[in-house]
Amino acid sequence: MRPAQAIHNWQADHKGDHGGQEEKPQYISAFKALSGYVKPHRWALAGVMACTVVAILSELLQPYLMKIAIDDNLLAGKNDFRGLLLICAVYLGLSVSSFIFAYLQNNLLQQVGQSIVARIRKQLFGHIMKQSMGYFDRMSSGSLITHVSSDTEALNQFFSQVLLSLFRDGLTILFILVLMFQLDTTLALYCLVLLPVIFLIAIAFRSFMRATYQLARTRLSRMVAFVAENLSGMGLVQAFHQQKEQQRQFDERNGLYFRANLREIRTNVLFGRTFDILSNLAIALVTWIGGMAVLGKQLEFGVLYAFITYIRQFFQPINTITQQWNTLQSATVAISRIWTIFGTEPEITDKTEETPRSAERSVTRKQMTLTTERSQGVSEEAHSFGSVRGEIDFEHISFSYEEGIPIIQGLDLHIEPGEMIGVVGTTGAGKSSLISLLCRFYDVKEGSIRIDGTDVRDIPQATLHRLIGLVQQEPYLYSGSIVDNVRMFDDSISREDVIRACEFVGADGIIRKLPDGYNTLLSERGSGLSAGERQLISFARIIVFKPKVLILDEASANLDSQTEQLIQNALNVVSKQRTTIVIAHRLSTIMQADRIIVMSHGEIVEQGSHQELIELGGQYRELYEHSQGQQAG
Ligand SMILES: Nc1ncnc2c1ncn2[C@@H]1O[C@H](COP(=O)(O)OP(=O)(O)OP(=O)(O)O)[C@@H](O)[C@H]1O
Repeated sequence: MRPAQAIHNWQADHKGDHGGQEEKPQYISAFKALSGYVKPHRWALAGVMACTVVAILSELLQPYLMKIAIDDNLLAGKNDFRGLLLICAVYLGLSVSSFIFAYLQNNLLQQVGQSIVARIRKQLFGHIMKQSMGYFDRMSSGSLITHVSSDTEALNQFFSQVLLSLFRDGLTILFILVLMFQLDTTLALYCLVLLPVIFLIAIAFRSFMRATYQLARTRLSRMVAFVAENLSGMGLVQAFHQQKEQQRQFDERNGLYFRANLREIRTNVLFGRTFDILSNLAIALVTWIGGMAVLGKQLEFGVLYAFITYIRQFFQPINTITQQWNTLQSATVAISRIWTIFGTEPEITDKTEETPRSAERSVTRKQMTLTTERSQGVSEEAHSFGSVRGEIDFEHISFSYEEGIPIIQGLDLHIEPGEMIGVVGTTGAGKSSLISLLCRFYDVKEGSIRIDGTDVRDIPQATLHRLIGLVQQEPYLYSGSIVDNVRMFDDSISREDVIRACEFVGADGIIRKLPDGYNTLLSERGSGLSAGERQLISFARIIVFKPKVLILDEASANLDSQTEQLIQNALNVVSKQRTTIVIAHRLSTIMQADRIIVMSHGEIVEQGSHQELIELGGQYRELYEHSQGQQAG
């Protein structure tokens, strides 16, 4: 079964039962889903089985060998030194063989397990990356981190612990039983009497352990989610001096996790010791019954010796297998969580099943001639969308994030190719939402958005996102050098191109002042750079990638006048021959725009040039006078 097929089967088994029930293990479905991944490794697993059998037999034959040495040699009164030496040599050989095959079995199984988990982790990350923005609104990053890290780790434990234990300990129990019956049926039957007791104790502990284990996992994931939340909102925490309060809340969660862990450990120790007592009880029983038989000459001493050794070895695997129950359970829950993610299809999809390359070709055929070759220089025509003009139409669009809470209602806006539009409005007016719709992070509920007459829903997302260049309010910078951040790790763009682009937007001076210049390593939040400087780097990205439409969500943070001027200059050069939409927080940025749109409650309430809007004396004039007042203040 191919993984895709496995996912499909799993989904079929789970129709409609994802929501709210994910903590309940679905063993059969989980293993069906996993079987698709295991199948390609079947030969390696057969090798694991073979190694396991040899390793176990090598270990279990050792007491049997001792029995032979005692009964057939030492107690038989033979002075067969050669025979004794041979037994010792075979004993040693068995120990070495047990070591080698246990090592091989372990390594082989780990290799299979790790490669399956690595593959699932890769697919999981890929699947998460494909999701639409609405998905990330619903899912906290903390829980997604848990899925990619802890849940895949639980899967890893399934292979490295559960599967190993099932193979090794299951077979050990089986072989010991066979050897016991082979040695002495009566004594073996006495031992079997203990089996129901072992079984009952295991069941009782299992449910108790499950509760403590789940409690510890839940408290751990709460703690992880709390840390993730704090890291992403660290700026806010520090700005509001929330460190103490956050520390208190963390301590609380940490304490709860600590106590749950202790409880889990106590339960495990209690369970392990109970098994020890049972094992000793069994040994006492066998010594009593077997000892009587030896004294009555009905049983050989060597058999009794081997029996006692086997009883010791018998309890250990039972203990281990029962301990694996929790890991099995958490792995099953993890599989079901992972497959719930696999089962979530992105809300925003391309209309065709075409690959981005062939899709590009078809869009080219329809309306847009895409010139995809990349040139070495920063010439405007190279790897740009040749004949795309950049005309944008919002046609009577309506949109809401949540049902019943309209954000944009019946909005119409026509933007000419190459026009520069400034968008202003009160906070929450829907400016960013409008841009998100143009980038198709979300789909409109009604109406349509067209670029050169083509509905954005008909343009493959890969093409659309290359057509539109977005400079966000808080541009995201990756962990990597400045060069890599400008060319987005695309090695086909040369370092010289990057430098020229940075010079073009006026970022060069700032970058050269950094300790390692263009090689300066940035962290994910671009620490060391101001919001304005990060925006300048994003502008350089625009120059390098040459989109036909530029969207700038202006940094709302107060920039120093020098950076503000640099951004203004960069905008002037980057917006040339490009349709440009600027969401402005400082009116000075857009005073020169061809047209200014004023938004309020998801509607366009005014539009015109700066001068026209001032003369109109409406909301824009109010905003303008307010901003002038602020500047004067
Ligand atoms: N992901 C989201 N899920 C739910 N509601 C959202 C989401 N993003 C924005 N909103 C809501 O949509 C409305 C419009 O938000 P939007 O960010 O588009 O406004 P804006 O004009 O860009 O505001 P600002 O200038 O403050 O950035 C607001 O009421 C906001 O709370």
